This record gives sequence, C-alpha cells and structure tokens, in this order.
Amino acid sequence: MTLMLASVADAAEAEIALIEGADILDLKNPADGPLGALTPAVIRAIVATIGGRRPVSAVAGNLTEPAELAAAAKAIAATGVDYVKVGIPSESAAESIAALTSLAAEARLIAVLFADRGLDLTLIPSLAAAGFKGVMLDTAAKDGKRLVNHVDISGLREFVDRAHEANLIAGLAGSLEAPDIARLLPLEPNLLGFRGALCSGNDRKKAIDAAQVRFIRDLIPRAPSTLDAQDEFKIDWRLLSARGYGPGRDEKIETDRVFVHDLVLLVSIGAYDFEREKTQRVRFNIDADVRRTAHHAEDMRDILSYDLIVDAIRLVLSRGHVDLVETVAERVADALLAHPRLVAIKVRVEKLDVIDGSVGIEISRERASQAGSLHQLFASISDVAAKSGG
Ligand SMILES: O=C[C@H](O)COP(=O)(O)O
Repeated sequence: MTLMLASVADAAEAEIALIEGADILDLKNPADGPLGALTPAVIRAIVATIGGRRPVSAVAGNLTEPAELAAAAKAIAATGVDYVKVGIPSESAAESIAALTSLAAEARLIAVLFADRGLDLTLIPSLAAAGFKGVMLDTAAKDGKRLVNHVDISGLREFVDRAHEANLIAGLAGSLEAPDIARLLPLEPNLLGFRGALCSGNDRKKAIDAAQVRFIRDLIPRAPSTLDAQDEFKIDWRLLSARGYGPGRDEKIETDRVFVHDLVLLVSIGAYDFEREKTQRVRFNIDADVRRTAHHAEDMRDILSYDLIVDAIRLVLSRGHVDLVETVAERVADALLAHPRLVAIKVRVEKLDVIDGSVGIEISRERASQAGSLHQLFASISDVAAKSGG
C-alpha cells in the first residue's frame, strides 16, 4: 500500500501531521532547500515528542562531498530516527554511495534522487547492493514545477518498478499537488511525500495547515484496518457478498460521465511486419461512468479526473508494441476498472492511417458488482505490501 510521508519542521508541525493521519513524519528544514537538515539536537527532541507513535525519517542535508555526506548521515542516524534520507548528488553519485555503504549496514538509509538533475535509473541496483532500504524521487528546485513536469507517467512507473525489482521501498515526491495523487497511486509507490501541499498557500516555507494535511490524507487510501471507518466503505460489501447479497448489475447506481475524446497518439500497433517498424496515428475515445458522490463535487476527493484516463492510455502504450486494437482497448478498460469509483466504461480505439477513414474497435465493459471493486482494492494493497516486505 502507499503511505503518506509528511515533511515537518518542528514538534508542533509533527503533532499536527500525526493527528491528521500522516503515516511517516519526515524531519527537515524547508527554509534550507530540498533536503535542509535540522540539527541533531532538534531532531532528538522531536523524536522524543513523537514517542514512537509514527515512524520518523530525517534528512541529512544538501551536501555534495561524499565524506561530508556520510558523516552528516551518521550523525542523523545517531539521533534515533527510523530512516535517514540522503540526497545522492548527481556529480558524485558512485562515490557517495560507496561512502555510505558502511553506514547502510547499521542504519536504514533512503536515497533521494532528483528528477530535475538528470535521473539515472542505473543507480537503483547500486543502492540496493550498498544496503540502502529505499529510494525516493524528488525535485531539487522548488520552483513550482511538479515531479510529473520532469518525468512523465511511464518514466515514473519505471522508477517504481525498478525500485521494487531491487527490493527497495519506492517513494515519490516533488511539489506534489492534490490532483497528482490519484495519478500516482496506480503506480503503487510505497510512499508519497509532501511538504508544499500541506502548508498555508501551498508555500513549503510556511507552517503546516491541519486542513490541508487532512485533505491530502483523504486522497490516499488508508490501511485496510481503517477502510471501514471511511464513509465510502461503511457497508461491509465483502460480508454481504459472502452472504449472497450485494449490488449487482440491476441495482441503479447514480453516475456521471467523465470522457476523453479524440485523443490522437502515435502508437506502435499492428499485426503485419511492416507495422512493427513504424508508429501510426491512433485515436482514442473513452467514456467512463463514474459513481456520483452524495453531495456536489467540490474537490479532488469527489471526482475521477480525466488525467487518470489519459495516464491509463499512456501506461498501456508504454509497454511496447501491441498487435491488436482489441488488446489495447481491453487493457485500457481493465486499468480503469481497477478504480473503485468507476462503474462502466466504453473504449473506442481507431487506427487512422490504414484506409481513407478509420478502422478500429469499440468495447463496453462494466464492473460486475461493488464486491468486485473492493476485492480489487484489497488485492492491490496486499500486492504492494508484499513487494515492500511489509
Ligand atoms: O520528502 C518530501 C518533500 O519534503 C516534498 O516537499 P515538496 O512537496 O515541497 O516538494
């Protein structure tokens, strides 16, 4: 499952983040760049205040010289935090990893790579070999550009997948905003990290705001044990389903339609040999029937964003050549039906360069029942927990 990491600057902020449900408290000085460190004395005091109620991480500072970085990380590890986040400088990555290897044997280190400083995915196996526990992708320049402005959705999936293949915790951060969350959750990162989005005016140097922490928290599914406490999951559909009840196709569910129309992308598709050597234009039309909330939609908690549909298409296409439009349509429908709010979907995929006109497929798929949606949700949570060893 995906946990919420909240970066906090002092004990008061840590208490707010803890009360509002952040899963991991990350100690840093946001006034001093992306990985500004607090002093060991301040970190010790905050750790004592938190008193083991949540796991705590702390950053080692914005350092580029390997020996200095290792010494700073060692001092932070000695404060009693659960994890030390260490920025891996792109100019001395191999040397820094080597300098941190002995500490990695005795402390839990999370490497931070920066998406805006030339992301090098080949570092991931080296981090695993050096004994790091995890790797986070973040942005160094806090200049309004978000993580997805630097690495597209298929690149982010590759980052998460490579980290999991190396048995590392995978984290994503970098001026993430509320609409980013639903887009990143399908990639199944173990952590999503936030600072700016939790603060007044989305300004990471200002104080944390309890309402904003709550808003972000509400967008990330909680652990299964707390799911039943959420409004959306008050009915125990698993229990009802086991007893033979449950809303099926006949039950009227109020829906709204979210659509993406006339999206044309260059795709490697086709069963002929000559179609493997080039891309061709493919038009996508998607109509998704989405379960309506009981109240008027007011923020990201109430909707399914069209971004999710575009991302699902791009993720399906990023897997490489596909012979059939039918396969693409089924994969897009499957990916989107994993979203618990989606009730039914129509996917139309047309090849535009085959004849003077278009050829293609239109499929309609619907969720069998709400019990099905819950099954999928729980299955995906246990998959991630298994991947992260937790
Ligand atoms: O570790 C996560 C970072 O503190 C994220 O900060 P940000 O959301 O302001 O980029």
